[in-house]
Amino acid sequence: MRNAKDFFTPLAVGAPAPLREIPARPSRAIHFFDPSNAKMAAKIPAMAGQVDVLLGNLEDAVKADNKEAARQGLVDIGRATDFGPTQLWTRLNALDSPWFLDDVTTLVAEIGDKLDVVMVPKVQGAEDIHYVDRLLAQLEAKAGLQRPILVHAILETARGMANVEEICGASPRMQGISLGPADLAADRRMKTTRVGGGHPGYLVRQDPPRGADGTSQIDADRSTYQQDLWHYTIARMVDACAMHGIYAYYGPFGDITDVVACEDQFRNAFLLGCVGTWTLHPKQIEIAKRVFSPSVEDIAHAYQVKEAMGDGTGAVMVDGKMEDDASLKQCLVMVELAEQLAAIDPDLRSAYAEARAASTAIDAPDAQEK
Ligand SMILES: CC(C)(COP(=O)(O)OP(=O)(O)OC[C@H]1O[C@@H](n2cnc3c(N)ncnc32)[C@H](O)[C@@H]1OP(=O)(O)O)[C@@H](O)C(=O)NCCC(=O)NCCSC(=O)C[C@H](O)C(=O)O
Ligand SMILES: [Mg+2]
Repeated sequence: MRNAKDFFTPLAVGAPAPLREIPARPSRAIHFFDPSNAKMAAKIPAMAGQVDVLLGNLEDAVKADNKEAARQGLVDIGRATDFGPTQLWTRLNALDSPWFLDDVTTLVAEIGDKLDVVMVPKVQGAEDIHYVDRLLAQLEAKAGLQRPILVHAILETARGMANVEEICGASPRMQGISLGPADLAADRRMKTTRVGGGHPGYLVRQDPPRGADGTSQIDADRSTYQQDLWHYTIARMVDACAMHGIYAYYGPFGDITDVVACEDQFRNAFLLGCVGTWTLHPKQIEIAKRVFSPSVEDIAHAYQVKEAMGDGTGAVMVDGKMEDDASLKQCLVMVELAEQLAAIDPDLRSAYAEARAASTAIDAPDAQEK
């Protein structure tokens, strides 16, 4: 284990200094594409500026025969595209695969100056991150890069889950963690066959009513309520990320046609503390951007509480509800996110500005008297 002083020392002579804080760049939708798929690849330049993150996927969902074409396709797209405010990420092949080493050496050498984050699948523990950390430092030094490439781990094994806190804290490069529900389900031996989302069999049932003789009527009609298979996992992942100052993400929602359940799953993750999700198909991008942007109503309320709380201490009533230091802190999380999104999204900028103006007008004493 490194001591605290060494933690921010570059791991290779000539490598850029590690960041002391992970930048809070908008990443509501991490949009996956297969760079070896010509139709998809052709759409990517036009998506720059429209989506927060474009991710060239090299791992699962890319056929083994296409792995090298995908790697080269990503190099070509990376070189030729002006990404503007959009980040460029990649998902590398797994550490034990025959492709990982060539993926990372090629990408850092060829487009390391364009790559913001590398996603590492099937991370088991801190040792996996330590390996990637040192290798990236060596490759960055060799390529003469000026800023460190960040690392994002996918939580998709039971061991990774058990070690999630140490994974989050394993390197100053750690940017965040995503849930990988399909691999995690298989590794845990869950009895599902889906990529993310719920399951109708995972439910609780209303208690049976009592008959006149006081006995339970177990055959009576009883409501059932489907439960969220991923609640524990996401909540634990969010805590581990928050503890280490990095970001938590939902992962893939594989039922592309069920946009309603997709939105629900994304919103649960947003409410629990995730900052974004993966999008696998263009139709999921609008859902992710909308769900992972605070609503105008919430932002209006947040500014209202901020205004009413003055120096941030004490308790006040806003719309019949008690607000104090702790609810103000929640409002400030929303305001901070709104301000980051407003910086890149003109529609949100004007909507949030109106919300702010309205809440200031409500709270100004002279406005209330009019
Ligand atoms: C899911 C898909 C295979 C569907 O593709 P397709 O059948 O081609 O869909 P459509 O006909 O509806 O497509 C319409 C047009 O849009 C283009 N398209 C489709 N997907 C994308 C995309 N992601 N980015 C850009 N453009 C896209 C099509 O080419 C069509 O174009 P055109 O014909 O010109 O109109 C496909 O969407 C897909 O492969 N998506 C990515 C899948 C993926 O990345 N999977 C890996 C992540 S999930 C995972 O790995 C599990 C995880 O690790 C875990 O363990 O949980
Ligand atoms: Mg996976």
